Amino acid sequence: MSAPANSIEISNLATHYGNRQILHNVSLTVGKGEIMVIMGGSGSGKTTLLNHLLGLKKPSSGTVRILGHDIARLSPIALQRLRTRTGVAFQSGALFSSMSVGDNIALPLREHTGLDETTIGIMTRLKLEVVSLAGFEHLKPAELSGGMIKRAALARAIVMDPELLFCDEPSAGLDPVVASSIDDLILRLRDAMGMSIVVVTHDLDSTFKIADRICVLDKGHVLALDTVDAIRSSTDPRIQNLLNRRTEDSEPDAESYLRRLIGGPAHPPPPPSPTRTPRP
Ligand SMILES: Nc1ncnc2c1ncn2[C@@H]1O[C@H](COP(=O)(O)OP(=O)(O)OP(=O)(O)O)[C@@H](O)[C@H]1O
Repeated sequence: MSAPANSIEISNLATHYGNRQILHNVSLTVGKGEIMVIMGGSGSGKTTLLNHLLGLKKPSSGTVRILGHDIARLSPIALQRLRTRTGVAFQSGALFSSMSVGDNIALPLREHTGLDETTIGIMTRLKLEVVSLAGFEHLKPAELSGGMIKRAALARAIVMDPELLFCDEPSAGLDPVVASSIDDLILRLRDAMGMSIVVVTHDLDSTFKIADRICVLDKGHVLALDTVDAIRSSTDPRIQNLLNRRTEDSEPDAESYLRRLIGGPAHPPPPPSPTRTPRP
């Protein structure tokens, strides 16, 4: 069978939680070596879409093809095999706290390959070098900074040299300088290893820096699927709202924040108008 042209092909995906439809007619491709960023407001369906890509949720209708395979049709063993060709860096890092950083990173190699310990050690240290954590393999996750945890999670996600990498909020909770270094790392991984990468993020700076294309979700619909330049210059007010949210977020209104804390209304009631007569 010839290799598929795209790493991901989603076609008319619909999904529900109970009776509630969450994703509507989502279609999307991710090409080989492409970085696709999925963004959207809270509750727009980003995590649900990621769960489909990871084979954790079955479509109500439509198909999700990963590296040429319709994942809803794969047997558990075939799905497991496919997962060894993909890597996931979870938002929290999802490192095992009782294991050293080195053992966390080596885990997929120990679970899915028959490699000897010397080779596993070499491969683990190589990936630690890639993410600039060489020499930290003996530390426990609790001894790492937030940025180091994200790097360790990325090292574990790429230790099997995946063709496809998923990153869930890779820069969440990091200061801008550290977040930017994670962006650089993601770009380096794509350039050095040629992998396709899907990033779910709220971070606009990061999105504009790393994305080849952006998929904007809005209430479970694909609102836009385009290049960074096209999204930035979009005149769609819903996209502009999303892009301008950063300004609103970074300039909190002290008065309404205080009102929220004391349980008052979000906005003060309008002053009584002298010209308006109350209705009977
Ligand atoms: N396990 C679940 N059961 C029922 N409803 C769910 C479940 N998970 C998510 N939802 C609903 O699906 C919708 C989309 O949620 P999802 O977590 O995919 O959004 P999101 O874009 O990732 O949001 P956020 O950015 O806040 O994480 C939301 O309305 C949410 O309430």
